[in-house]
Amino acid sequence: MVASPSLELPAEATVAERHEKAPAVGERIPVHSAVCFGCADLPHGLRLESWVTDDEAGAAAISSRMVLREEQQGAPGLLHGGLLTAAFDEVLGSVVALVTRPCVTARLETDFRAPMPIGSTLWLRGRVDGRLGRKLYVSGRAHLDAPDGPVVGTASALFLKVEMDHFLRNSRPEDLEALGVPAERIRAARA
Ligand SMILES: CCCCCCCCCCCC(=O)SCCNC(=O)CCNC(=O)[C@H](O)C(C)(C)COP(=O)(O)OP(=O)(O)OC[C@H]1O[C@@H](n2cnc3c(N)ncnc32)[C@H](O)[C@@H]1OP(=O)(O)O
Repeated sequence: MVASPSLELPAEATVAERHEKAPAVGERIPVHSAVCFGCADLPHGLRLESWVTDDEAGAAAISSRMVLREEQQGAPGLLHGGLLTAAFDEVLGSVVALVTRPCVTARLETDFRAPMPIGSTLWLRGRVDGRLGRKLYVSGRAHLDAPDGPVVGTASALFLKVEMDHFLRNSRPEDLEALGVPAERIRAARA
């Protein structure tokens, strides 16, 4: 098996501040796509809601909220573990998007620290710990039932900045066209 490179923040990484056009501290982060499993208001989605938060070091940071529902169980009465990882992917992807976009998740590690009962609310935080070229190093925490409640999970991830061509080449053409991308542009990216 090939070992993945480390998620450890390199010494040369710099503080990743919010882009000048990103939402300000306290503002709600808009749903980034009407079909997103993480943030859109879909019957089967996670329905995460996120806000921009302040950070002592001036780095991009957010806070998010997710209510745990019946259909999200793994063990009886408890959240399926993969959904915590999915929630972190959304939260960490959203905080990265305050700095630069588009980016994709390259690596994401989740530590499960305590069970998460259905019916409770997760309060998640995400922060961009640093940037080095295309690489954005991020971390997150999930608290139970209050923004400062017990920590039930933590995550570290690496996101990579990509060009729009990444989606033009890989997304289904019909989905791109539904977003208004001209068919000619999609064909050119795939030629
Ligand atoms: C119009 C519609 C708009 C639509 C816009 C909407 C945006 C929505 C965004 C949604 C986000 C997601 O859902 S993301 C979904 C899940 N993620 C994905 O599908 C990504 C799938 N993976 C990939 O496409 C690729 O592997 C990439 C892009 C991540 C990397 O490929 P690459 O660009 O060729 O980069 P590569 O040369 O391999 O690596 C660059 C550097 O990163 C390091 N690196 C690469 N992968 C890893 C890794 N897993 N763990 C550690 N380190 C890694 C390498 O060692 C290297 O370091 P060094 O040698 O330079 O030091």
